[in-house]
Amino acid sequence: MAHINLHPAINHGFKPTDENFSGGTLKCHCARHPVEVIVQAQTMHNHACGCSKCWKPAGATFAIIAVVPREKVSVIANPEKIKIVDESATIQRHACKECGVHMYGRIENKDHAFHGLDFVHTELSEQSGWSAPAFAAFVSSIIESGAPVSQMNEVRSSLNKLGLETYDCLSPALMDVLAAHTAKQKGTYHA
Ligand SMILES: N[C@@H](CCC(=O)N[C@@H](CS)C(=O)NCC(=O)O)C(=O)O
Ligand SMILES: [Zn+2]
Ligand SMILES: [Zn+2]
Repeated sequence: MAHINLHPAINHGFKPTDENFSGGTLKCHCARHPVEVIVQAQTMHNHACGCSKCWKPAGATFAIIAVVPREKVSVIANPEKIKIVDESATIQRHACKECGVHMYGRIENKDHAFHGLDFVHTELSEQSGWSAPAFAAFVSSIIESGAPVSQMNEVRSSLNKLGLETYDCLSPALMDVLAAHTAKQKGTYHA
């Protein structure tokens, strides 16, 4: 059986995080007048996402996505080409109108646990040293985009072989952050 294209940035393994790395520039796929976004910090919580909303390069089963403080993210070229994919989504994904690449995702809801963090695809940068992916999220969701159910064992074991634990929502640590945030809002939080 042909090997599953998880994502070109992880199919053949990936480099560890460079602890001295401090950011780079993301470029969309347009050959002319690409949208450029500067990220002036190392990313955090990089992971593979199987959900149907995150942008994936052609043929890839997963997106690779990380977060960075929103004040570290600025559009530096061709901002007029950016549109918000779905205004009503929690994460407002800012994409290039021409090539469709997602440049950054932003949460405007101040009550959300992840407010203040933008979502970025560091594969769009020529620099290396970005935080390495650490887990795979929303793995079962790839079925919604057409992955055969019969392939799921192979998908999960390929991710595990790369050192990535697989989850069908976010990682336990991030789910705990979300639940703790909800507990604080409800007044039931205990440290
Ligand atoms: N099964 C759904 C899951 C979608 C989903 O919940 N995605 C997560 C991970 S990116 C999320 O936080 N979405 C918020 C949003 O898209 O605004 C799908 O594949 O579309
Ligand atoms: Zn583009
Ligand atoms: Zn996603």
